[in-house]
Amino acid sequence: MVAPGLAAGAALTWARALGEFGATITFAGNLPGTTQTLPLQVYLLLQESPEAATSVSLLLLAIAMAVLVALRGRWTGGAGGRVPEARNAADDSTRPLDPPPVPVPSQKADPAQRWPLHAVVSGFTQLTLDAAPGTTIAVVGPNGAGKTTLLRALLGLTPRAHAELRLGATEVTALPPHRRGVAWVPQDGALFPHLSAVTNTAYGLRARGVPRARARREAQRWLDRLGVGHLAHRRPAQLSGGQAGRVALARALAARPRLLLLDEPLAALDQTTRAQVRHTLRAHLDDFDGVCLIVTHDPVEAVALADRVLVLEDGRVVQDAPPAEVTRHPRSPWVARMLGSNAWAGTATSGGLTLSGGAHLVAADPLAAGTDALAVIAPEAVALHRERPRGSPRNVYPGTVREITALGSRLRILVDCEGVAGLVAEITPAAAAELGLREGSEVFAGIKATEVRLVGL
Ligand SMILES: Nc1ncnc2c1ncn2[C@@H]1O[C@H](COP(=O)(O)OP(=O)(O)OP(=O)(O)O)[C@@H](O)[C@H]1O
Repeated sequence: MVAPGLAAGAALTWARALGEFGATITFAGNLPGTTQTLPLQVYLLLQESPEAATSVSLLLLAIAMAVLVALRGRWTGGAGGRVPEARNAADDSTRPLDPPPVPVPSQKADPAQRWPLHAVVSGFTQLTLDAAPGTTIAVVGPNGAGKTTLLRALLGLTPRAHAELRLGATEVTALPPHRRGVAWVPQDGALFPHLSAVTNTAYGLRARGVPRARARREAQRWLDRLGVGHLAHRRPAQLSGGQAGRVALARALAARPRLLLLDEPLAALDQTTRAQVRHTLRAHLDDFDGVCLIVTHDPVEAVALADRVLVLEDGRVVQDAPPAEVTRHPRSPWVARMLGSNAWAGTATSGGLTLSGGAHLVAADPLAAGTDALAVIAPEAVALHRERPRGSPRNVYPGTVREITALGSRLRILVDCEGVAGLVAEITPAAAAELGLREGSEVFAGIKATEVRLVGL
């Protein structure tokens, strides 16, 4: 038998040692048979360590802590028990966030329950963001543009950027992440590993005081809506990546936060499931009273879900506009390409655009000479020939086929042309067969002047 003092010391040493792992151990662990939570340090001691399990003193210590936590939960009136302390804001971890301390709004109609957003972000990602209640903003940009950093800054979870954040009338900047009224679905979902799907989903409602049976019913409904209701009893380790992602989404949506942050929530889903989940998400967002930021690399997702598209590059906003405006007038080659078009930056001349790569594009509708502009060309408007075409089109570039990929019933042909890098043509398989196209084929790409759209930057 270990003396209680020694056991306490050992427990502290364990906790300190586990604490070295930072974020990965700051989960909460449910005590069997209760709704109270304990720090994972104690949970791990009880679950994982044979020494700890056989140490009566340590067990007593854990039970004493559980009683203390239970009493504390009662004193603070939290039916779901106290959620664990937030990490240090500088600790860049991915622990799932505690649910926000806001009531569940039943209708969009009640203006008191609607949450506009005002944020000023500084650091790697820099922007000022204002959004009316019910706005969904797709955050897009190349890898490393600062999209995830933006979400983490809004949570107060990264030293790389700082956000002054107001939600509704509440200034939440000084609040720890779990008190901000923000629900976050990080890229890996970050479910509580020791809780079943339904308990994970019910977590936010329980901690807000919703009775257990009602919270589980509500959680089950969310899981059903997202097509994973039949997996309610499974733990995260027993779910596929796509299934876990849907459970994480259900958990965030069920929490009804003031601000919803989704980091590529549909990325792990196959095409059919993605369409179904996107539909469910759309329906939810239509009735959501807060602001939703959704990071995505999928243009369909951005256009289908968002009221605004926020384009980030190198931590700065390149464009913030409705999807139709971004599609019509993309403000960077990256966003135009994301939307499926060819795009090159250059300087306008009296007849078209001189590209930074040196080539010249003739456009039917030129801009004032000297203007910095983008030439945007739909892939369907690029014709491929094996011989140099005579007469029209006005723009002809010799090149080599680099890649051929199927896109629905058409083929996308990537052609390397001198001075016009990464030209994409979209043609039918029949046309490709007729031309005898394969990777390495020498071709001429033709573009009519009327198909070159110039967008001033
Ligand atoms: N933990 C970290 N420590 C230091 N730098 C980091 C860390 N995480 C990301 N960065 C850097 O911060 C910048 C922005 O990263 P961020 O993850 O926000 O980009 P992103 O737009 O979300 O990219 P992706 O599309 O690849 O997910 C990148 O240059 C990245 O290398």
